[in-house]
Amino acid sequence: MGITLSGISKKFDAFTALGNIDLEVRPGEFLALLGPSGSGKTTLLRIIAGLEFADSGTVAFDGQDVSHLPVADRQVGFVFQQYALFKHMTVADNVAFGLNVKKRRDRPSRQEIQARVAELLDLVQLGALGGRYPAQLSGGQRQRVALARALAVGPRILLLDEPFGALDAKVRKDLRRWLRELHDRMGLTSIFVTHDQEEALELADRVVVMDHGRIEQIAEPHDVYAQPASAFVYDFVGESNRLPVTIAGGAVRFGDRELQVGSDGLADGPATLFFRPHEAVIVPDGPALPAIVSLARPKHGVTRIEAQVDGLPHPLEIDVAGANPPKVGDSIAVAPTRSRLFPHPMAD
Ligand SMILES: Nc1ncnc2c1ncn2[C@@H]1O[C@H](COP(=O)(O)OP(=O)(O)OP(=O)(O)O)[C@@H](O)[C@H]1O
Repeated sequence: MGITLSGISKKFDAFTALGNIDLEVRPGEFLALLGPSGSGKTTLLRIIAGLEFADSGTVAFDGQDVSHLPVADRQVGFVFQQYALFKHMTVADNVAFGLNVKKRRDRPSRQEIQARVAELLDLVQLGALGGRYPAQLSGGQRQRVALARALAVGPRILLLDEPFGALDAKVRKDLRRWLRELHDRMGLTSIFVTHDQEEALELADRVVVMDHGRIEQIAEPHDVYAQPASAFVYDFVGESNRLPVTIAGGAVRFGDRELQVGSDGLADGPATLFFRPHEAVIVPDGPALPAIVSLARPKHGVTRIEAQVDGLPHPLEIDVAGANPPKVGDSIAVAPTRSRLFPHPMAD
């Protein structure tokens, strides 16, 4: 089922939580909403679920406007962090909940509900634990029960808000791989909220990067990293160094140093130069940034150094290959080998 959001805006008093969001989610897609805290991810998910209503704009499922339908009539499954399991109910009763509360005419028989619950518990690999209470489960098991509960009503859209937030790294990794398989197998259209970029990049077909209630970029994981649409996206996704520079007559300067980087066709004026830690080399001198090494440590087969540049509040982070990396206290010169310029200077 496809989801179309058109012109969605939402204010809380005078605060704009979402400003004019347009988004097309393709049928069968696994989409990540990625952004810093407060960027509007949860609010957008709640509007799609019908737990919140937009001030303006429309939500459509397969072309049908559902903007005014309440949550119960939207046939979406959701796993929100705050929707914890019911403590006083067994795992099986938790999973059956959505079916048990249906109006009598829509409610399956007791036997049908039992069979469906057993099937769902098998699906989330908790077949033997139906009789337990939530307190008797691990965090990862609880999240799987929450998923089974969300899937019980047979949704075609699954919405997940930081579903793995509270879990340790190993469980998180296993669970997200498993979730991706489940999504594919069940033919769902899923949207999940995360502020963990690794999770978004690993799991999603496309990533929606949000900031301040706006969409900064919608792209496939690789492109969000390799072709960031804005300074914000460059900075937010992956590691980066940034440098306030001035462009004058096509030359890019940091202070009075001219750098050997292209001006990306930008007009004269202040700009911010970005480069990744692996996109720079140490050179003897020339059009480069003079710096003092303040830290050197091994990282994934290279040496990550931190280099202090006069006039920069943060050290540059550079990955250096080879057997003789610079040492703390060395004077070096750093030359970016690949970089991106964005026109607006960013505040630190
Ligand atoms: N019911 C509400 N009343 C007032 N302000 C709200 C309400 N819900 C959300 N907000 C505000 O709207 C903004 C967006 O919140 P939202 O929860 O959508 O962000 P988020 O990107 O999901 O953040 P997080 O990653 O921290 O969960 C925040 O500044 C939040 O304080």
